[in-house]
Amino acid sequence: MQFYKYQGTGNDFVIIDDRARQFDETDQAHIAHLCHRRFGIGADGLMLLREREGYDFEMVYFNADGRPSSMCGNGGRCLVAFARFLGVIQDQAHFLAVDGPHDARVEPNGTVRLRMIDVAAPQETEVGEEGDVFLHTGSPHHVHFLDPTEHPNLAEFNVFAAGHDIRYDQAYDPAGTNVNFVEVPADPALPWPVRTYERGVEDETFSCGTGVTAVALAASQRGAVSPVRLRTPGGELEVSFEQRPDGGFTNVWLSGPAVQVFSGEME
Ligand SMILES: N[C@H](CCC[C@H](N)C(=O)O)C(=O)O
Repeated sequence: MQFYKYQGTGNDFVIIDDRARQFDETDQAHIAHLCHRRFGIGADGLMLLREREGYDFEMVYFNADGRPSSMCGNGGRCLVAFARFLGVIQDQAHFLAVDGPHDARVEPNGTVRLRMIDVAAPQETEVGEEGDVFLHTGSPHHVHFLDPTEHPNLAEFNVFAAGHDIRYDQAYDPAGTNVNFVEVPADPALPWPVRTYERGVEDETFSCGTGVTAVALAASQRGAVSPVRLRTPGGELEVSFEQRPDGGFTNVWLSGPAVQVFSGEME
């Protein structure tokens, strides 16, 4: 089986051209094996590119645990780059994902811009600390802004421990959530540092597309203005949006790099 390895700001994926529909998407153990960092190819997730009437292609996404997942923003951007590599699209895409239709475009410098679903206003959450919010950007996201007096440096924060506790808090049962930790910059026009604990990877990832989207929208309540720059351990992403009268968000776009790292064959 031919596979391709892509990464978008360090969030990495195994991608398979499954237009022939040969891949068994029900084999969770096989998908988890392909994503395993020691015994497999290694990735945060696996994606199938399939054909779908009325769309350029369909995106089918699995977390590293082998289970089907909600929307993956970095994955969607990488799949658009892959579709262009295959010649399935030129510089524009209209594809179907688990959360519905998406438009995307590839800029001349290779940046991939992905339109996300419209997002409801951030909701207060009983989990975590005062001021934490929850948003659904195609995937569920808890957002915590660090208190600079307690944690002045996001780089030293224990994302795994704090993220794990929130991800498994019974208030988020049964589906759980992804968890984002944010450092508030001195000037909201500067990049907002973000680190994310991802559900289904059950660890911190180098970046999370639906996660930085949630952070940018939540940060708009703290002075951030579209387009918002987010700095992740894997690189910089940008989120642009328009606020709706009801406090929700529309015309939400996630932009950043999407790179083919290698390809290969595996049984
Ligand atoms: N782990 C996420 C899905 C992938 C999200 C992330 N990789 C992104 O770029 O949006 C979840 O289970 O909701």
